[in-house]
Amino acid sequence: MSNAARFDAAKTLDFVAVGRLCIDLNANEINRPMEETVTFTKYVGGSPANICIGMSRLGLKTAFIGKVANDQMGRFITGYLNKEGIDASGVTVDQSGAVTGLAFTEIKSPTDCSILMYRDNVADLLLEAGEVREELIAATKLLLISGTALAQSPSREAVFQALDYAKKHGAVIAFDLDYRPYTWTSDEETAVYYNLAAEKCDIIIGTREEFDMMERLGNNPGRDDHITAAKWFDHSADIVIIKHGKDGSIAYTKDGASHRARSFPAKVVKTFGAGDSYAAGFLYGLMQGWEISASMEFGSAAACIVISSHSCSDAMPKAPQVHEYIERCLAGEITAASN
Ligand SMILES: Nc1ncnc2c1ncn2[C@@H]1O[C@H](COP(=O)(O)OP(=O)(O)OP(=O)(O)O)[C@@H](O)[C@H]1O
Ligand SMILES: O=C(O)C[C@@H](O)[C@H](O)C(=O)CO
Repeated sequence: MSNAARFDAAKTLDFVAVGRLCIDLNANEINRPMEETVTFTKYVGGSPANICIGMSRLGLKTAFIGKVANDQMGRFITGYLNKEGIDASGVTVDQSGAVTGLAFTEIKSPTDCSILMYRDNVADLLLEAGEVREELIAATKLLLISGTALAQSPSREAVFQALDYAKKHGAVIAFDLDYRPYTWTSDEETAVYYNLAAEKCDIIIGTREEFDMMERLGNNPGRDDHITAAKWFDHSADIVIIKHGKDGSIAYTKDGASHRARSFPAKVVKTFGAGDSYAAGFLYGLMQGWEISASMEFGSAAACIVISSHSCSDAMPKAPQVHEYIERCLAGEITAASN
């Protein structure tokens, strides 16, 4: 099957994401620890939200399914989605007094970044199965789920409801593993729910470490990427991507092929957001009918643009920016030091 043919052209939406919507507060004073950081810039955050924003910037018709707090932060998020042209009709507003998740990012150096999370009683994990709008999933070519939403009920059931609707209506399903340990309480529980969800997905994207977490129930002591990917071809998957940070990524397909993508040079400000922009770029390429390796290259370049910027969501590039980045790298105009 060609990469374009896997998506149902008759559907009116290209992309729907389900899961976490929150706020990133990224340190303005970079290259120093949080203890010495005093000002932050506020952005919409959360991996599936970032990917959805990325897809919308790339020109796709998108919608989001999630839950926000009934406060100023929640309204900031829905306002931003509207401004970006994302259909937010599937975003419900919590009425129980839950709060918006906050991620304070510490940028100690381009390679030493961490996130300080405030996620007690967050609205995004209160999305209920009954609030997942079937008509949005029926209308989309591609549904993205993300692992953090599986961490707790009722959001866990909401994700499985979304998966059922996607199967029923023939949407392609992508799973960005997005494993955030602070959201989970038990390693066994984490692995069980990740595996149950991954069995239902057509495209699985994660880092080596995320797949290691899922494999704690299995047997791959050598952490072999090929063994990791092969397991999923016995279920629904036909593409499995394993990301290795600056060392690039590798995609395996059900037909036995594999494709490696190197990373491009980048003048890195901070590393977070790489995975989200990579996923948006890769999935966009696939939806254009490009070859897997061209889609991976596009995702890798989109990632460089985001990690060279201060934010994750707001820095998501438009397609011409990504093409230009690739051309400039190929022409030797961008090196890690000069970008
Ligand atoms: N330092 C870097 N320089 C250039 N490209 C990078 C760098 N880090 C990541 N990338 C690109 O981004 C892609 C995804 O990065 P990575 O494997 O770090 O995902 P991730 O861990 O999900 O990211 P995140 O930090 O957002 O959670 C890589 O395959 C690579 O193309
Ligand atoms: O929720 C988090 O874990 C942090 C996010 O808000 C951040 O935008 C991110 O996920 C980057 O990948």
